[in-house]
Amino acid sequence: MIRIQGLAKSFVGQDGRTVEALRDVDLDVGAHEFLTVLGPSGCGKTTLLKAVAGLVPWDDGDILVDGVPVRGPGPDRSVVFQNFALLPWATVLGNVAFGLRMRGVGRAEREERARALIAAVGLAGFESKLPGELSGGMQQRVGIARALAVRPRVLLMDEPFGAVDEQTRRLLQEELLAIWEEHRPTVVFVTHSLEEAVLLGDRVVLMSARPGRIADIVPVDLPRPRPTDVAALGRTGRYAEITGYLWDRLRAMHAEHRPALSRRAGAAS
Ligand SMILES: Nc1ncnc2c1ncn2[C@@H]1O[C@H](COP(=O)(O)OP(=O)(O)OP(=O)(O)O)[C@@H](O)[C@H]1O
Repeated sequence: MIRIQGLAKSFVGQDGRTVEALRDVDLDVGAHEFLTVLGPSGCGKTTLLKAVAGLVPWDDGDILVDGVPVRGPGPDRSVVFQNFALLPWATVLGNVAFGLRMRGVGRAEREERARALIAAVGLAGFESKLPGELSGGMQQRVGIARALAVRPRVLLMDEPFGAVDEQTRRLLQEELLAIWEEHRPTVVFVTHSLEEAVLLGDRVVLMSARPGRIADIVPVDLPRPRPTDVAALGRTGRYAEITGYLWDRLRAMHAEHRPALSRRAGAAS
C-alpha cells in the first residue's frame, strides 16, 4: 500500500547548519494496516509523515502509494495534526464538509456525509458551533471527522491526541478504533506515548534518534477488534510484555545517545 524506500531528508536551519532529519528509511505499510510510530523527540517522525502526505519535499528515495509515486498532497491521503488546524470561521459542519466541497460533492450529499461522521465522533448537536466554542478534545474530533469525510485510503495522524487530557485521550482512542474497524483506512499514527502505540497499532515502528532511521518494527499480536475499553487491554499480560520490550529498546537507544549529548554539553561549557 505505502512503500518508502531509501528516504533521506535534511533541513538547513536559520543558522545555516544542516540537520539530517531522515536517513535511509525503508518502510512498507500494508493495506488496512494501523501502523504506529514511536521515537525520541526530533527523530523525524513528523517529517516522515509530512513526506508521505506530500507536504514536504525530500532529498533522496521514493514514496509510493499503491505503486504511484507521491508528488504532492492527494485525495487518497488525509492528515490529522496535533493542533487541530480547523478553519476558525467555519462551523463544525462546514469544517467537516470542507474537503467534500473542494472536491465538488453536492451540498445535500456532503452535509449528509458530514452529519453522519459528526455523529460518529460523538458531536451530534454541535454542527453549527464554531471551533472556538469547543474544547480541545471536541476540536480534535472535528479534525478526525474532517479527515475521514473524503474517505481517504490513507489516514496520516501526527500526535492527534497529544494536546488533550488523559480521559479525553482514552475516549478518542476508543472512537478512532471503532471508526477504523468500520472503514479500515491504512493508518500511520505518530505518537510520543508508548502505551498508545501498543493499544492502537498492528505494528509499532521504533525510530532512532537523529538522523531518524527505523530501529525496530514490533508486531502487536493483541486481538482485533481491540476491546472498546482500551484501559482493559492495558491490564493484560501480553500488553505488558510488548510495552516492556519497547521500553527496554527505547531506554537502550537513549543510553546510546546520552554520551554524545553529554560530550556536546561539555564542549559548550
Ligand atoms: N522546517 C524545518 N526547518 C529546519 N529544521 C527542521 C524543519 N522541520 C524539522 N526540522 C528538524 O528536523 C528534525 C526532525 O524534526 P521532526 O519534527 O520531524 O521530528 P519529530 O520526531 O516529529 O519530533 P517531535 O517528536 O519532537 O515532534 C528536527 O531536528 C527538527 O529541528
